[in-house]
Amino acid sequence: MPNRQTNHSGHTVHVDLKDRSYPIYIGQGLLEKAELLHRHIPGTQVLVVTNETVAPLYLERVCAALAGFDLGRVILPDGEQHKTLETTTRIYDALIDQGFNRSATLVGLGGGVVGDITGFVAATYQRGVHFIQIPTTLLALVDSAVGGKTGVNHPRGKNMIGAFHQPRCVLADTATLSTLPEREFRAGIAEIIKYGLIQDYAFFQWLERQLAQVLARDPAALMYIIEQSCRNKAYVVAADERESGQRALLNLGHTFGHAIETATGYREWLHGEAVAVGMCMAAHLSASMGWMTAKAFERTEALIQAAGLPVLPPPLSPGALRKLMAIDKKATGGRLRLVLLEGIGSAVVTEAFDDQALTATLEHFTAAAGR
Ligand SMILES: NC(=O)c1ccc[n+]([C@@H]2O[C@H](COP(=O)([O-])OP(=O)(O)OC[C@H]3O[C@@H](n4cnc5c(N)ncnc54)[C@H](O)[C@@H]3O)[C@@H](O)[C@H]2O)c1
Ligand SMILES: O=C(O)C(=O)C[C@@H](O)[C@H](O)[C@H](O)COP(=O)(O)O
Ligand SMILES: [Zn+2]
Repeated sequence: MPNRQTNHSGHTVHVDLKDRSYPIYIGQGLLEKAELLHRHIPGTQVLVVTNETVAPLYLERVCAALAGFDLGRVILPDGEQHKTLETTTRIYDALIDQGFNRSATLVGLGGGVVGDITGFVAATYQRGVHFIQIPTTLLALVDSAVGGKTGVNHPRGKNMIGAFHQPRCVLADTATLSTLPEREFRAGIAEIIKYGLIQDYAFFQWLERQLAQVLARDPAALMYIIEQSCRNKAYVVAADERESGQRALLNLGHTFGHAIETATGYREWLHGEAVAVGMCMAAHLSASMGWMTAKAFERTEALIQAAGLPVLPPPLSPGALRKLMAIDKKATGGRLRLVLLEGIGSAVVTEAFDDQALTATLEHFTAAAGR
């Protein structure tokens, strides 16, 4: 796992990608630490992108830290349904209107939606400009701000349009979590549990023991889960930046989850909620084929439920879910590839699952959800 260093009031986790390596600064009150940002901005032009919910909370603080730069700002509408190509045009328009060139830096200030959109524009504006992530949701702090996956949704599939484009740094200010609504906070816990399930059994056990502290947003517990999650993600990304293999493990629950998000029009279900159900389905399928024990499935479902996350899908038919799952980006040669579990802390990316067992899992969950 990457080294940890302390060079400000918090901790730093490094994403090791040779000439594109970058730090994730984690700590309380980092939005005010202008020097952390300045050292990662090579030119004079900076465009901060955020949304209408985050802007009144944190935009002025970030702009104050960027005083002295040729500064622009774009405020997007809030919501997953706006993670579209249409929304990106607002940012391209602002960049062109303000005469921003290839030395510009885009700063994404917000949750995963703002981060994914801003990163995609940074990857494509004039074939690529600099990019900094300032995550403000738990999910973004532990997952989406790290690793360089950027993109937008298509009505027929999640993240169907995108690019890999790494940020120059991630400024993870844990103080931003003080304003995060409870439902959004819990959605972030889904991606945290994911790290335990795919490769970090000790972390999973810690979460089982300390969940109450996490839900109470105890500062030490928050610092621990964010750092441990970033270390887990940085480790996988450093080994396989462009998902030619191992990185797909980070997709546990996502083939099911993305199908739920698409089926519900990117409106009713939060990404973390859909992934939570998807991980239950992946664990159920794994247990039904004897790849892991029934007890391990029960522990998985119990932790997800204890985190206040859903364990059943919305009322959809098994056939509808299966059809939407087929568009998944991991599929090759028309055959679905899934991330499945061989136990808690051990995942595989495989197409060698039993199709009838998958059908039975989809039928089990959709029937339990009331269809
Ligand atoms: N690129 C990746 O590797 C990656 C990883 C995981 C998820 N994602 C993507 O991330 C998105 C989900 O991200 P998310 O869960 O952060 O959702 P989000 O970006 O929609 O943010 C959730 C809500 O919280 C609000 N918000 C943000 N920060 C706040 C704060 N500090 N206080 C109060 N409100 C705040 C937002 O305005 C929004 O209403 C999905 O599109 C998903 O596909 C990407
Ligand atoms: O970083 C990754 O790799 C991930 O898969 C992290 C996921 O949590 C995230 O939701 C990601 O956006 C999914 O990517 P996709 O390629 O399945 O669209
Ligand atoms: Zn995800």
